Amino acid sequence: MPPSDFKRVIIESPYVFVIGVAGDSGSGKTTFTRAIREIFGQDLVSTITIDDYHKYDRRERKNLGITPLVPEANRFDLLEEHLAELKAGRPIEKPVYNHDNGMFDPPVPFSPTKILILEGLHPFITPTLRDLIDFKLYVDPDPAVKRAWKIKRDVERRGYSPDAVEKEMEERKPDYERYVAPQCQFADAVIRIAFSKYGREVSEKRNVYHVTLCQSKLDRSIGDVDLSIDLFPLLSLSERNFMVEFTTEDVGGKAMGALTFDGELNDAVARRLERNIELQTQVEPIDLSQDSDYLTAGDIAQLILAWRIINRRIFIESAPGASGTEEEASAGNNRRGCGR
Ligand SMILES: Nc1ncnc2c1ncn2[C@@H]1O[C@H](COP(=O)(O)OP(=O)(O)OP(=O)(O)O)[C@@H](O)[C@H]1O
Ligand SMILES: O=C(CO)[C@H](O)[C@H](O)COP(=O)(O)O
Repeated sequence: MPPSDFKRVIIESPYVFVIGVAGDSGSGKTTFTRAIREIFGQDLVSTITIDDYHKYDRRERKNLGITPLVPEANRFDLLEEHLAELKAGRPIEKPVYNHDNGMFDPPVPFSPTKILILEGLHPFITPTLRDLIDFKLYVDPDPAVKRAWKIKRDVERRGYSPDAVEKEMEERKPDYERYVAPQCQFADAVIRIAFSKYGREVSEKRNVYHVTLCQSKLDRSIGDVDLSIDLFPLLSLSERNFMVEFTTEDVGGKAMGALTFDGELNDAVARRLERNIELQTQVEPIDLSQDSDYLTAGDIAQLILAWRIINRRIFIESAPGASGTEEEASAGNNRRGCGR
């Protein structure tokens, strides 16, 4: 399949490709799948948040003394059923959890798109869900970063006091560690985010973070499709501080290849990277740097991740029936937890 046919192939194929994104509330799940949504556009991509599958409303949870992170507080059987229907191309009546009032709205009709993002606290919690998901991403910010993001968002946008946010985070921590973090052992890619090595101020003022993209082994050969990125010209043209590092990281007892970025690349370099994706996928031009003259380490990680996800989608098309990797097949359930 020549790369130029790629978008047409996705449109014409009946295959519903599911991307699962796991992580705590406010961990950056929506942010880190932005490139995928931008690259393929709203017609091809839709998102389901697993929050809609809570079993109890906010008051009921309070009365029961449980957090939404406890598996029993969620309807995973219904989620499995719905995901199987969507993957088969059939519409569902999706429940709706309303974060404004902590109650359920009436269910809404939801039709599958060719790329479906399933994001939330527990996308990889059951073997059935894991089987239905084609690409698994775990977003894992450093606790200090998570705390800063969550306080900023919940205070500015949701009207909570900083103390109330801190208290809730403390209360959720044991359940996060017990039920959410261990899912990172199943991920194809884990994104770790820390404050920039160029100073916390750079993170807070310019959204520049130290971002590590840990990835499992690439799928087997996908023939004539070349989705490689040449980092050398990107780095040699950089004007601000920018670093890239290749290492391996221990993720739940498994060694994963790790690509770390920190700092910023100027817009001209960013354009080349984005243009490269456009040329190879023939999809709408994307502009991740938006109004800024610089592309941050996080933006680059999003693009590389998008590349990797596209690679998996192409692999499935070129080897029908092979939605998992050899590595996944051999992954046991006994790896230790890895999210922080
Ligand atoms: N890469 C990033 N750079 C800067 N800020 C970020 C980044 N990712 C997330 N944030 C901050 O954290 C907040 C939450 O991010 P996001 O909405 O992506 O998380 P989420 O995991 O989807 O949250 P939820 O599940 O609660 O909706 C954002 O509003 C933003 O302020
Ligand atoms: O973890 C969460 C999101 O992933 C939320 O805490 C959960 O969905 C409950 O929402 P709310 O606090 O609005 O009742």
